Amino acid sequence: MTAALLVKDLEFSYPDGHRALAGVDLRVEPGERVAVLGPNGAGKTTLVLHLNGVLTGTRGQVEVAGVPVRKRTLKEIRRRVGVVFQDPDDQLFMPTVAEDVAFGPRNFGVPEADVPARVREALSAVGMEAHADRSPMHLSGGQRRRVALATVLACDPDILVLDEPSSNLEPLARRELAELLLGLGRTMLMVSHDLPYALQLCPRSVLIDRGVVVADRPTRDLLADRDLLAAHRLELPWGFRLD
Ligand SMILES: Nc1ncnc2c1ncn2[C@@H]1O[C@H](COP(=O)(O)OP(=O)(O)OP(=O)(O)O)[C@@H](O)[C@H]1O
Repeated sequence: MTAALLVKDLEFSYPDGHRALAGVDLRVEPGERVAVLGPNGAGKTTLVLHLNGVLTGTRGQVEVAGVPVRKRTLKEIRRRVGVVFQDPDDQLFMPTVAEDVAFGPRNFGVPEADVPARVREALSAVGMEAHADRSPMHLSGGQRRRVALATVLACDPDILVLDEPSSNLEPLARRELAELLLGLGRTMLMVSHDLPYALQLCPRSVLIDRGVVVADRPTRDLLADRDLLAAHRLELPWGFRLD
């Protein structure tokens, strides 16, 4: 079977020479939900930015459903892979919430007559339909995060990549987001520092540190390995028990 996502020996250095990825290998099957864990500065966001071609490796390869990420395939790749960035402000730039959510579907050629329904559905999925006509700049951090997710959901991607989706959300919104994501039934890759959230959402986790994958296991097994977590500066919340 063709992998939903295939990352082969991916290396990347930033222009200042800092090597953020030092040979990452990762294969994600269609329908899998995988958490990407790791300490600050491990390379998680840098990896995410390669999955839809925002960055391109200095070595190695990324394939989405068998299609290599290249300049000429970018439109196809971005239709298939929806990335919700860590900072919602990177994603929101139109005068109103509705226009921001409509931007992606229009860009991917969804017929104009179908765009309003797409916008409504995506905003209602994240509980933001009442804010459609507001300026994204006037929303709270958590609300902006939800709208950023709606901009991606509206494009109906096969693969959803989320960078810290639960940060800044109130507990109820976190739970609603988890239910929404589970209900989508999509292939999902989620970067998170929130280990219980990763456990709830992703049966499999990869642990990245210093630009390489150091563990790739069922999330429960990985979180049960306290030595491994400690060696990579990860810690379950105080009092949290794996049952
Ligand atoms: N634009 C940049 N220029 C130079 N170095 C960068 C740049 N962006 C990130 N880095 C460096 O690359 C490394 C990986 O950063 P990255 O943002 O991918 O880490 P991360 O695992 O997502 O961290 P966090 O959990 O803190 O978000 C870090 O050492 C970081 O300092």
